[in-house]
Amino acid sequence: MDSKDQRLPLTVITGYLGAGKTTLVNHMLRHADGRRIMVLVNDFGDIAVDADLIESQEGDTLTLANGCICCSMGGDLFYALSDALDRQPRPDHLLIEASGVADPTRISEIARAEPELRLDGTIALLDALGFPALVDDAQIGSSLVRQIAAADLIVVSKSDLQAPDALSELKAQVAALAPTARQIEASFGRVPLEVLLGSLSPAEVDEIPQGCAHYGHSGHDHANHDHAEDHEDLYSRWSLARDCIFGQQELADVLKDLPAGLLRLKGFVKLDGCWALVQAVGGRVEIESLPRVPDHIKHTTLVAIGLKGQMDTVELNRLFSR
Ligand SMILES: Nc1nc2c(ncn2[C@@H]2O[C@H](COP(=O)(O)OP(=O)(O)OP(=O)(O)O)[C@@H](O)[C@H]2O)c(=O)[nH]1
Repeated sequence: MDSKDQRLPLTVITGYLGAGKTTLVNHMLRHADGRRIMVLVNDFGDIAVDADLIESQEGDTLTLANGCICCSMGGDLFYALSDALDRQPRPDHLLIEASGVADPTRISEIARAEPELRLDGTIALLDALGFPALVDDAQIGSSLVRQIAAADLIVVSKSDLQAPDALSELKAQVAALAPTARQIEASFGRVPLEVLLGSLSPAEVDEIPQGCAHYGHSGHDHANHDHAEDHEDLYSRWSLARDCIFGQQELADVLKDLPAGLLRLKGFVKLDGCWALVQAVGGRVEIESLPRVPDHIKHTTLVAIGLKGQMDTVELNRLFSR
């Protein structure tokens, strides 16, 4: 990079619902090593939960909630970018964590139109466990292919959950779909920041053990992709924000019965005396006890996303009714 280049470097982080984007962003923030990284996060769910999961300094997270930036929020994205650019002092790097259904090409096009930004690259998270089934899905597959095709670096997340043979097969499949992107396996977003933010040369990256990747523009044309179908038509969203308290076992039982067709569920559940962060991706559920939640969360707050007509929202209401 030209050291006189005063533009704000921007990295777009994409990846399907629950692929591990926030986990990677938090890893980057924890290892920022004095760099001030600002995060612009776009939640597709009805209630913005992601901003509360991002471990940034106060004021260094901007949220674009309740919709997908790539479909309908171009204007809002411009305002948010201006906000980031107007900060004094200006941050060292801007990350956009796109919603899980977003087309990153569209976001980079909008960002490229801003002369004070320099697109540093696009990172796609690919869920090693979920990808094989999702990419074959007639309605979802094209979104995943579009996300990885736009990437300079593909982070194969959840590699801890996948067998080595299956991982090799997956990486070969991904290489065929995105031949110019480098791939790196990761567990809980543990990738060196220098790799993610592109300050290493390709030669230096090649010296990093275990598939760590080149990062920078791969030379493919970001501008020529058609825009995705309107995600508002494809997905349905469900949310709950109510003063209800669950017992620990009761919550575990409810989460065992989540309806088929649910692609993603996340949020904060009030328990007797403490809180739980609940995350479900496909059929996999995690419950993490939290001593406290952000001040503005006063009661149980959950969002879910599924394909339209496939996620039983009546059943979700029944399960979480208290
Ligand atoms: N085992 C394992 N779990 C992971 C890994 N990365 C993320 N997860 C878990 O996967 C779930 C989703 O992770 P997030 O980082 O929130 O995913 P996301 O892409 O930001 O999700 P959305 O913003 O809702 O699309 C969480 O329960 C994480 O703890 C990983 O490498 N290994």
